[in-house]
Formats: sequence, C-alpha cells, structure tokens
Amino acid sequence: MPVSSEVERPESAPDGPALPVNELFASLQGEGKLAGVPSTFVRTSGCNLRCWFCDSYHTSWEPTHAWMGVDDVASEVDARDPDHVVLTGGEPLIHDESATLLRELADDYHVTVETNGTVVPDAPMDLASISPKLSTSTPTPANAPEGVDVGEWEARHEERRIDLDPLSTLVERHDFQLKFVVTGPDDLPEIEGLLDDLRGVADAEIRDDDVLLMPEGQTRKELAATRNVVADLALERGYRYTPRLHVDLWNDAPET
Ligand SMILES: C[S@@+](CC[C@H](N)C(=O)[O-])C[C@H]1O[C@@H](n2cnc3c(N)ncnc32)[C@H](O)[C@@H]1O
Ligand SMILES: Nc1nc2[nH]cc(C(=O)O)c2c(=O)[nH]1
Ligand code: SF4
Ligand SMILES: [Mg+2]
Repeated sequence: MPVSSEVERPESAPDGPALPVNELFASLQGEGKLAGVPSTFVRTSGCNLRCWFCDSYHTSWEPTHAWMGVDDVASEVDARDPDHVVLTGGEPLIHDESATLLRELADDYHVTVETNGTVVPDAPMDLASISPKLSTSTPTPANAPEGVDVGEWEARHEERRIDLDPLSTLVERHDFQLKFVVTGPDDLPEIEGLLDDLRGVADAEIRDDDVLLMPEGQTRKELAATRNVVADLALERGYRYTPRLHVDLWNDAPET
C-alpha cells in the first residue's frame, strides 16, 4: 500500500519536519503491559483506517490538529520531563516525520508506539504496541458514528486493515504487544487465525503473554457491557486482559 498521510500539509506549517498534532498531554498509560505508568502522550492526526468505534474521532473521521515542528514536539515532551513517552494517533506511522521524532526521543525516553500495524517505519521504538484491526472494526452504514457518511471507507478499511508483511516486520524488529479490541466471543476465532498466520511467517516468537485482549468501549458505560465478557475470554484462552484504565478513571475526557 502506498503510504499517504491522508492529512494535507498547509502552507502555514512550520519549515522542516513537522507533524499534525491533535493533543499532547501527561497521563497514566491506560492500556497494555505498561498500564499505570506515568507517560507523556503525543497524538498525531490522520489515519489510513476508519474503525467505526474509534475513540479518537478527531484524528480519523474528522481530523483536527495544529502543525508542529518535530523539534517543538520534542521540546514540549522535554518540558514535561517524563520517563515514558507514548506516540499515538490517528495512525502515527503514516507520517514519515514520526520516524524523525522517534529518532529524536530514542536516547532520552522509553517510547511506546501505538499503531494499527499496517505501516513500518525505519525508526527506533522500545515497545511496538500493535493493535491489528478485526473485521468487527469495519465501518458500515449501520454502525457508523452519528452524522458520518461511510462512503468508500467500508471497502478501503476492509482492504487495508490486515497486512502480514508489516505485522511480521514489527514483531521481528521490536519488543511488542499485540493488543486486540474485542467486541465479543465471536472475535476469538479471527484473533487465533491471525496469530496462526503471523506465527507462520514471522521470524520471532509470539508468546500468548504478548497477546492482550482489550474490551471495546469508549465510555465507562460501554466498557461495563464488555469488560467481564473479555476478561473471561482471556482467562479461558490464556491471553492477557488489559483494562482501559483511563476510561475507568476519566471516562472519555480529552487529554486523558
Ligand atoms: C486511537 S488508536 C491510535 C493508534 C492506532 N491507530 C491503533 O489503532 O492502534 C489507540 C488505541 O485505542 C484502541 N481503541 C480505539 N477505539 C477503541 C474502542 N472503542 N475501544 C477499545 N479500544 C479502542 C486502538 O485499538 C488502539 O489500541
Ligand atoms: N491514558 C491513556 N492511555 C492510552 N494508551 C493508549 C492510548 C491511545 O489512545 O493510543 C491511550 C490514551 O488515549 N490514554
Ligand atoms: S486505526 Fe486507530 S486511529 Fe485509526 S480509526 Fe482505528 S482506532 Fe482510530
Ligand atoms: Mg486512547
């Protein structure tokens, strides 16, 4: 797939490498192996997919952002003096300049990259937090966010969401976690099929311990309906369960 940023760079963007930044904030890592760890988050705007449930609507369906020079992003991170940085989006890796930022941050911080696993940068990262998208993520006219015309995105999302090449490269090159958004028991055969395929092609061990099941839900109320079902599936199958601590703590507030 040709990598295009899906977000036009305006004339007014700063000179040199720059990124469309939706938000930059300090919080606790809410998901995955590092849940609970204080971290500074850099959220880029723009995505090559359109999950119907995307909890970052203003980076995917309706991208909003300010363009920031990569040096300025790094300075904002420095000012918060964290041990851990999380680069997320949108899909951060559709932007070539994310690789520039990752190289700038590499020596000073533990950096996690939250990615849908469809793009591989030539850049350092301490933890590739890969969230491959299942068929239950695909937008349709019936599940689309209110007021959104899904249009060509149903087919485009479906065509792009899984690509074994970047997935295997990411797990070969980096410490990783595979973090699946689970809507219910019917998602499990698809997760296991994908794990079989990936274990077949990747030259890296994928332990069940690297596989995390995360309940779908953008709000406390939505999570209340999915979390126990997903926890039981994790227990049954021997995968990890990951909470969404930030949703438990702050519901769907921005900058959390
Ligand atoms: C907004 S995405 C940005 C990074 C990248 N585009 C991705 O999808 O991995 C950050 C994380 O939130 C997860 N996520 C998004 N919407 C969610 C929802 N409604 N419920 C649970 N997890 C969700 C994604 O799967 C991903 O792990
Ligand atoms: N607290 C908190 N933890 C997170 N971990 C991954 C997030 C993301 O949106 O990528 C996220 C987020 O948005 N907030
Ligand atoms: S891949 Fe990530 S940012 Fe893109 S639509 Fe899905 S959850 Fe949102
Ligand atoms: Mg989030």
